[in-house]
Amino acid sequence: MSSAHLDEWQRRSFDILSGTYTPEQTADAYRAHVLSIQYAWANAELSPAGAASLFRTYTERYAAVLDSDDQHTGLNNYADSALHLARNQRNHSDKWESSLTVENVFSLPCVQRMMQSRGDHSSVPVDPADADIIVGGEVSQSCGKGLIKSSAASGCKPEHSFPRPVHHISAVVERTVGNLASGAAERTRNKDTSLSSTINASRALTGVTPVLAHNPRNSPTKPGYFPHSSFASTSVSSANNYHSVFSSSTNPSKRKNIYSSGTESNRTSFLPQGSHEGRGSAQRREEFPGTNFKTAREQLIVDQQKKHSHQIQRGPSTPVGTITKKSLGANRSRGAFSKFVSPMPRQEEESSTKDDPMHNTQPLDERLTNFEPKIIELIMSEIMDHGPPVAWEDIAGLEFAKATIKEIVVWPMLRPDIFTGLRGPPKGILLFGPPGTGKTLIGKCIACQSGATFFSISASSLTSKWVGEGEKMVRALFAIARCHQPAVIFIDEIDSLLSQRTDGEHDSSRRIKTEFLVQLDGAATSSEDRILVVGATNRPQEIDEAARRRLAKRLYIPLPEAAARQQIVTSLMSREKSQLGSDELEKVVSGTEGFSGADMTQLCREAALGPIRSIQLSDIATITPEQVRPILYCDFQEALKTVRPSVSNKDLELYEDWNKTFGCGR
Ligand SMILES: Nc1ncnc2c1ncn2[C@@H]1O[C@H](COP(=O)(O)OP(=O)(O)OP(=O)(O)O)[C@@H](O)[C@H]1O
Ligand SMILES: [Mg+2]
Repeated sequence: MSSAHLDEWQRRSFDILSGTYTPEQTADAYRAHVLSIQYAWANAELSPAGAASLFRTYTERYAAVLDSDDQHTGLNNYADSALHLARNQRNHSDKWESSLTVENVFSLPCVQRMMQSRGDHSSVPVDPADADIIVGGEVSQSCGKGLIKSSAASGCKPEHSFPRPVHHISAVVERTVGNLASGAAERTRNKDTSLSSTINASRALTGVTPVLAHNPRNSPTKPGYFPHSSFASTSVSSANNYHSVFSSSTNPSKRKNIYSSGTESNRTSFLPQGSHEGRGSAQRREEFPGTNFKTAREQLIVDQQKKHSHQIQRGPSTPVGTITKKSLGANRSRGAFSKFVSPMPRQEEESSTKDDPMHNTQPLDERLTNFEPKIIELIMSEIMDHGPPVAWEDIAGLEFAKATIKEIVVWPMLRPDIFTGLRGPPKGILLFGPPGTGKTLIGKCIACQSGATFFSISASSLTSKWVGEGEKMVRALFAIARCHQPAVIFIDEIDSLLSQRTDGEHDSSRRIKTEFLVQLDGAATSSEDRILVVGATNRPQEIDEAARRRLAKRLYIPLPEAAARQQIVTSLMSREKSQLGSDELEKVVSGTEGFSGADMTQLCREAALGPIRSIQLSDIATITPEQVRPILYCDFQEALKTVRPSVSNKDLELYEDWNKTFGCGR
């Protein structure tokens, strides 16, 4: 090298080694090295062997800098160029448009030759080169007219020009052209044009003449039989293909690959499925053994076809020659390999649909759409009460309470137009009093007599082990009640739901309480809502003060007075065989001071067992009901020895006090 070049070389080498160069500068320096070597070699300053050695060394170094993906030392040129290539690459989602039309297909020489040789059954000229169509470009002038001329000149009508093949191929035409150029499908009704366009369409894709069809009507249908028609013997390679395809129809795994014409019942055609793509490529390779290269897409198609044929082998096979109605593919929105979606609902889907409460219980109201169907169903099915009817007369005594309840519950429900404004009923009633005095009985009576939708719920049904479920239940309850107005929500033992909120209590029960109070008298409640909450408790002192305020009418349900006790005994004895004189009855009533309604019922039950106890044990098995003696006063005397009042005087004082403080009674 000249000294100038050597100096330059040394300077660049020093700079490269110094480590101060960026990858771009290093690459430039190596490129300059390579140029210097070339220059020196051209000027015979270097021996060819030395130049070659240096050239190889520095070219490799240069390439290493270009292609290295290390961001400190390389330029990652490989990835860049790959990305660049990818950016310009067309992919499968790009719409492919064929320039093939029914008209211009006749301009192809192979079609011309085939048409000219229509009368000659010995052979059909086939030349793969003829099939070259410039895809995306314009094919020369339409030759549709030329065909007609040619046909006319030969004196053959188009319908008879290709007696059998036309029939066989028409199905292929419909499919292939339908796939290739959707607009052309309609035009391919003409059988002559169908023939031509099919051949060329297939050629355009596969490079070979399409395999022609076998007509079972004109030849034996024995599988594997190769018909000696002129069309069948198109060429050796085509014949081989034909034969192999046709023979393969004996194999159940390939039967799905056989297409049959669906346009006319008297013709049947066979063609391998997907011939225009996967199979076409395979054929091309068979014909041109040098080209073993398969694109990834071709490989995918081959794999898919293999997989597909395996699946078919296991499934039921289509009988050979079965005529099936076939879509032209125009309506197919999914790809060939997309998942099949049955138009019929599957069995499990159907059953799950049936089981799904969403499908069974359509929310009646849009206000319920926010709630889970499960919760709605729970409230609807478990909470609405349909017990035995209870009349007001069945409740002994408690006249004031009954009158007040009728005033608050029954009449406003019957005449909501009168009970408006200040006359509007309160949103809540609290029935409190000692146990067994008829609070629950009143609830049942309201359910029967008010004409309102009656929800009888227990506190436990509103609580749930799942956090948040309890509030949802309360919300859902009121939402459903709002949809079924007028409604009465009866909550027995309401103290357990609305007890005093303490610091130590569980957070979830506190939230349920809050939700209940909000629903009872909060922003969520409108004054027009005709929802009445009736709570019953024998522990009124435990009720939260906020709840107490909302249950505006607090009615004391006391122990039954003498008249009420007498009514209970009379009512119960009227259903039994009894002989109780009025003075005896009075003695019973006076002897049961402090008894609750439940205690009175218990006393009567006990007395009713007296006649049975008087029967000898030996007779108990044989005695008839009529032979059992009636209930007498002595039975009550005996019963009074065992039945005691369940409410103590001390407890009564508490109720009296609470009634005086918070009650609404006189
Ligand atoms: N006033 C009444 N008239 C008729 N029967 C009554 C009366 N009070 C109570 N009874 C009888 O007692 C039974 C129990 O009454 P109920 O269940 O209504 O009591 P309660 O007030 O709800 O008690 P608790 O506070 O313990 O729940 C009733 O089934 C009924 O037979
Ligand atoms: Mg009760």
